[in-house]
Amino acid sequence: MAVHEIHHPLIHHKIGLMRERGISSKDFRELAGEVGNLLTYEATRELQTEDVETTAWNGQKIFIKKIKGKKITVVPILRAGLGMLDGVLRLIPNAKISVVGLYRDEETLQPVAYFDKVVKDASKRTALIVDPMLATGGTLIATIDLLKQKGCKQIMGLFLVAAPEGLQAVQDAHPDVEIYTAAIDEKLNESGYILPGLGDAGDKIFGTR
Ligand SMILES: O=P(O)(O)OC[C@H]1O[C@H](OP(=O)(O)OP(=O)(O)O)[C@H](O)[C@@H]1O
Ligand SMILES: O=c1cc[nH]c(=O)[nH]1
Ligand SMILES: [Mg+2]
Repeated sequence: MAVHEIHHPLIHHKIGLMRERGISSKDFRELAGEVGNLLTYEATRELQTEDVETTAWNGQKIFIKKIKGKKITVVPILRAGLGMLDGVLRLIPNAKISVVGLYRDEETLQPVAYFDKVVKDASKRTALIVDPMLATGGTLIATIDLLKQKGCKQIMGLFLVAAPEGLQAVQDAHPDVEIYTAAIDEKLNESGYILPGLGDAGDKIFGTR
């Protein structure tokens, strides 16, 4: 598994704002979408293009570059992943969306799956998982297990903040998956929250804290 921690002044600035105590749901949600957008730009850097002939404005025949190869299905993990979805789709508006629902049991920290609706042609698409937080890694591992059962062969994940413990767990379980994150933080606390982290991203995005 390759882990890409994306260093960019805009990402550092926006993640910094998201860490501030007392941030409003509106601001947190907007920033989650914006960083999701910037991570998408980085994660799609390796997409292949092909030269396609077309007619230019003046009638001249020219070659333009078009994205080729496998199409994408974006996979937001409910709930918090929805906060990044708009930003991701702004760059890849034709992507199909496969929604999965998992929450982390507060006592055991184990993921509990409660919903999935994955596109039928998942085996022909690159899956781009989006979730703000990668903490113990349990939710991501369960999501990747599910996507592989549905036939996905190429899987990437976008996260605002990841913990080293979770990255290691995902690497051990699924070494073939590419992870893009805006920040790798220090550690998990005893309740499984990332430090310094963002707090509970889902509650902040939905205003349920
Ligand atoms: O790496 P893990 O230890 O599994 O934790 C990460 C998961 O926890 C959060 O979701 P949460 O369970 O809070 O659900 P929510 O999005 O509905 O708030 C987060 O959005 C991830 O999905
Ligand atoms: O720090 C964390 C860990 C899991 N889920 C969150 O929303 N935040
Ligand atoms: Mg939550």
